[in-house]
Amino acid sequence: MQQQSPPSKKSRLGDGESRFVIPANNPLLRCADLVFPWLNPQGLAAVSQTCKALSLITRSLSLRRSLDATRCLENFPVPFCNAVDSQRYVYFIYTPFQIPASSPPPPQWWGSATRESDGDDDDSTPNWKSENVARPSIDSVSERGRFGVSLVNESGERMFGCDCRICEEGHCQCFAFAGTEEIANECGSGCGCGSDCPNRVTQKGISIRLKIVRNEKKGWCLHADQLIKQGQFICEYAGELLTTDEARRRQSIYDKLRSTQSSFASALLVIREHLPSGQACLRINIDATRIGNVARFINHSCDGGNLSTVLLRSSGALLPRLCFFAARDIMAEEELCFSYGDVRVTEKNRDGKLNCCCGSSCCFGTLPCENT
Ligand SMILES: C[S@@+](CC[C@H](N)C(=O)[O-])C[C@H]1O[C@@H](n2cnc3c(N)ncnc32)[C@H](O)[C@@H]1O
Repeated sequence: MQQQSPPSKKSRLGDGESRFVIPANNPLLRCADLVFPWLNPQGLAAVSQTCKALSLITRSLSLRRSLDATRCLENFPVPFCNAVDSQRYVYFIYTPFQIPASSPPPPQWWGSATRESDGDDDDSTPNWKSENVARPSIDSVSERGRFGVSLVNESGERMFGCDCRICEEGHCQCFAFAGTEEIANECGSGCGCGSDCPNRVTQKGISIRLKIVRNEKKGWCLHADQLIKQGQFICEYAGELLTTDEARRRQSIYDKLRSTQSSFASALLVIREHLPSGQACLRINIDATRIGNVARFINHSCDGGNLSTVLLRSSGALLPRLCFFAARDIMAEEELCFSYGDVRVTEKNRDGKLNCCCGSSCCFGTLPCENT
């Protein structure tokens, strides 16, 4: 596991560039600042060729993008830190929760230079809560319940969820023991309790400081940027929910892309929930490659890493969510990893498999493979 510290901003960008502020009296630049945040990196590269002023805006916008992968959609910004090469950020559409598959991905605003005056003199650090350009407003609790149902019986009583005033273990039925640490329940859209319910830990967004660090061998990696205590919630694996046919179709496209572009990394996760008999009963395909959250940067470790995964059901939700918790105390700067699975390659099917660089003493040499 390699750790790197973020490059100094001044070493990557001139001081003037990081402090670039759109002059209020220049309509062209104002207009650019409204339009450019909707562009992808190819679009930005094209407009940056047109003139010096626009080139300066696009570079400033790239810097701002690199300061927060979450596009202001989480409680804290999650910066990209790269001391390895010139790539500043990864372009993907951010969603804090799982969403239905979308084709093509929706456009999303990211990285304007326009700011409200907030009395903060340090222009190199955007105040992500106060940027005054329209952006998706997300009430994480209600949005996370969007696949929820609230069923009532003939007498109008709830069939799922609770009606507690304060949800407490031993009283609230949503704390019901699932029989395994890998499966758990929370209150949700089917419950009468509100968004401040203490039994909705994973529905309040990311509440710890994280950063995305570039590594020569593994590409981008999610790191802790503070001490994380054992058992603390880190994030869920958010992305597009796919049918199995669509997951197979995309996986074959990703395999082809990987064979032609060595830097391409896909983030398609298949979760199988098993019956006690061991037979698969529910399969969930989440693709965070084009639309996802910071979990798409979590790499594999053959020793299981420092994260535990929990399949978490919120009362009333149709599908469970895969949530990551700290398996032990995790120090600031440590990389966050988990095991992608146990299916191993043999000498016969080794072709095309990725080399594992997890660095653990029990490293198998290749990444686990998924038979989609
Ligand atoms: C979910 S993504 C993780 C983020 C990825 N590193 C990136 O740059 O976007 C999965 C991909 O990361 C890379 N990866 C993950 N774990 C790795 C490991 N232990 N060794 C080498 N590459 C790894 C592989 O390319 C894999 O397909």
